[in-house]
Amino acid sequence: MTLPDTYGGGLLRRSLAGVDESLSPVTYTTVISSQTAQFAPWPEWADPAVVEAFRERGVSRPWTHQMTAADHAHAGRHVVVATGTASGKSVAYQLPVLTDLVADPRATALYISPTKALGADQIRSVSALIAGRPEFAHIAPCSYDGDTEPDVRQWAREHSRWLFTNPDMLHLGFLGSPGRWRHFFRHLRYVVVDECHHYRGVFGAHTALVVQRALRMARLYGAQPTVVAASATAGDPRGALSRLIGDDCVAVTTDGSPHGERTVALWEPGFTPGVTGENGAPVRRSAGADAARILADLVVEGARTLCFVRSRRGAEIAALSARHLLASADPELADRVAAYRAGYLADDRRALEAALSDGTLLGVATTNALELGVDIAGLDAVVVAGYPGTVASFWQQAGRAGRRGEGSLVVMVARDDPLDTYLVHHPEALLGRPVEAGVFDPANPYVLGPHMLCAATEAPLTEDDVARFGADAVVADLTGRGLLRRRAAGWYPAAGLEPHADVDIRGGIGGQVMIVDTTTSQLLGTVDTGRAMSTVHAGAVHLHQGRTFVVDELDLEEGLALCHPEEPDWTTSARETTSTDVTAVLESFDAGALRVAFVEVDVTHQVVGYMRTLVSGEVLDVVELDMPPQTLHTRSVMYTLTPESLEGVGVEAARFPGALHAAEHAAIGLLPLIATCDRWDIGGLSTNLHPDTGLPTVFVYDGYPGGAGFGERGFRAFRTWIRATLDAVTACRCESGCPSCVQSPKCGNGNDPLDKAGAISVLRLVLDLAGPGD
Ligand SMILES: Nc1ncnc2c1ncn2[C@@H]1O[C@H](COP(=O)(O)OP(=O)(O)OP(=O)(O)O)[C@@H](O)[C@H]1O
Repeated sequence: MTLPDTYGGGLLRRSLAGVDESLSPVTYTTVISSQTAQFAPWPEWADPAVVEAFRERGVSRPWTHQMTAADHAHAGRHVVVATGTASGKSVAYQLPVLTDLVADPRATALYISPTKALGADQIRSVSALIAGRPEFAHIAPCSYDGDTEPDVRQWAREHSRWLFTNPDMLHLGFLGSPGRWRHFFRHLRYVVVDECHHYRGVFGAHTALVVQRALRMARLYGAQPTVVAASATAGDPRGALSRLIGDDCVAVTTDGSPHGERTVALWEPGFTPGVTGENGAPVRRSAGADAARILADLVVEGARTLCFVRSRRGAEIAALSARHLLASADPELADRVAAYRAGYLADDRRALEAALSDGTLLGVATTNALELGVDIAGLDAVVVAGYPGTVASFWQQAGRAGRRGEGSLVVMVARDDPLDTYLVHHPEALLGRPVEAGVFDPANPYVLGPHMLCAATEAPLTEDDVARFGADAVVADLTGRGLLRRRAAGWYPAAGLEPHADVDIRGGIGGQVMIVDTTTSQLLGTVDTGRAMSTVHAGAVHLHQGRTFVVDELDLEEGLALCHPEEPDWTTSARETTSTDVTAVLESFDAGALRVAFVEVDVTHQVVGYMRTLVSGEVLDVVELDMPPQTLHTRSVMYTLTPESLEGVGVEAARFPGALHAAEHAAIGLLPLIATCDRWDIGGLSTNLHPDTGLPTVFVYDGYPGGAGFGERGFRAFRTWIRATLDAVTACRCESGCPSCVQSPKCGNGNDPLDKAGAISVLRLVLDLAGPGD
């Protein structure tokens, strides 16, 4: 492949020096041409002191998207600005918020971000902007989250007019005692929702309901706040924000910020000779190993490089390997490579930003901790080791490359996974218009129910409220169960009800198991009871923010998984048996021998053991476990085919199980392409004869009670999804199935049986029958 004649192409050429052309891991390159800045004037409504403050901070002429979004916000229209990394999205909300807080000395604003670290960065930026200017002194921006000391909280409630929080604290701290916040809500002028593409799945549904409850309180006290949201470039930002806030909005997506020429390369590591994985499948070199080598090569070239790795341990290993590779070439260079991971404090981040900016450091291997809230945009190269899960995240990471106006290189190294394989062979899916949609479903009764109880304790629910939340059935059910009482004015909570503490915004739905490090008694996190058995059973290797733990005991009655820190050389995956009952067909379509449906299902799982796999991909052993069965009521996309149609494409009955199973695995691997979920958020089941359908059937279901919207998205974009799945499986060069196509790291049956050729026939048949276009 001829490499582009650009700065980035030159860097890539040196990284490939000595590699035989026929063995080149590079599957694609492209050059994104540079763009000059598109400026817009400061609007007339902008407060001159605010404009002056921006000018002093280097923002002398705003870009078009900043002012278009700011205009909408100032005019009271909810708006989402979805533009590239470091395109100055903060200016789009800081300008209207500060202007209006100056104009109306009682007005207040709320800033919400998915992480505390990002909130802290933003508060720093606002504080720096207004520092030393008496006209802004009364704004007193302040954070209000889990880390805020009680005395500071009280001060913030009484004095701050711009509070920075997260969905968890908005739910508990603000809405848990709304009376204390009466003044704040009454004068609430703006709600800023930063990085709103992060709100997806169950977390997205919870956040949507928390934000909508906050907007309801503000309306109740007479305010009409405007929502200004910032998002990375994503599929449908307008739809996503509208669903999040329960109201229509406008989207600003044309980016007016300047950027230099960017060379993007897709890289697929080759197979490792002599190493075999599960069922004798071939194993590729790891993305981390290739990324570390590229990092070292780029550092030798003097290129300032950030290498994004998926786990903390992976980041440490990548930095170590790069240093090791450099040590023999130039020991001085080895010292200019470091690792960075979540958990570092804001000051460490600042130090790192400074070291990268002034060139003290040349290479940094990092987890996605550096994806958000860092002001590093001046890098020569970014290496992304493993697709980060969403196109939006990919661009957040890739966007760190490119000093304004200068060339840069972005390399995406594929992991051994069907989605990564698909992307390095279908660059348009990664680099073209995103097809993924941020999926979440605030109407899920398991999420909506508890939030309606909270809302009713905040202020009685009116008929109007219930209609706005789409909660008629849920409220009727809560009333029937005696948790809500119907009175003339609306619905009131039953006496003594304190529902807030029972809602865990991050924890999914239903009961929770707490994961505790017994050596420090630290709570590492929680996992849904429904998923605990397959993820934190005794012996399971558990990753927490990149650190590794091994579970000693799972106590379901106490809701505890006890573990200790350990870094074994293996990972674990549960073995389980699964069955499904279709309880309702919500929607369906028939296309000859094919039937596709969106259904409600009861999925019954039983974990029977777990497999230990070495980092190289080699299987160590299978350990047996004795666990009780569990049933999940959820939603699923499913399809059936007639046996005749399968036989008609050369798949005889004996091959049905392997072909359907392989097709199901690949489809699970590709669903995140169209629905922003993790393959761990969904499950699947395939059978050659399902009792409810009487036919060969494949299910892909949401791994949460009531569903999370992923299966539904699979139903709506069925053809796009299946086409991508077929392409991924056919593109993989392995002979009979590997983790890059039809093997799944979470298969409950040890990836057996799997028939790759059969899967190709099944998927092609499904696609032929379904016809073009969704
Ligand atoms: N119009 C402008 N002219 C020059 N510099 C600007 C302009 N607008 C913003 N900047 C600078 O660009 C940098 C990035 O801004 P900001 O952090 O707001 O971007 P962002 O889009 O929020 O980034 P991220 O993608 O990380 O969320 C900041 O240093 C900011 O001062």
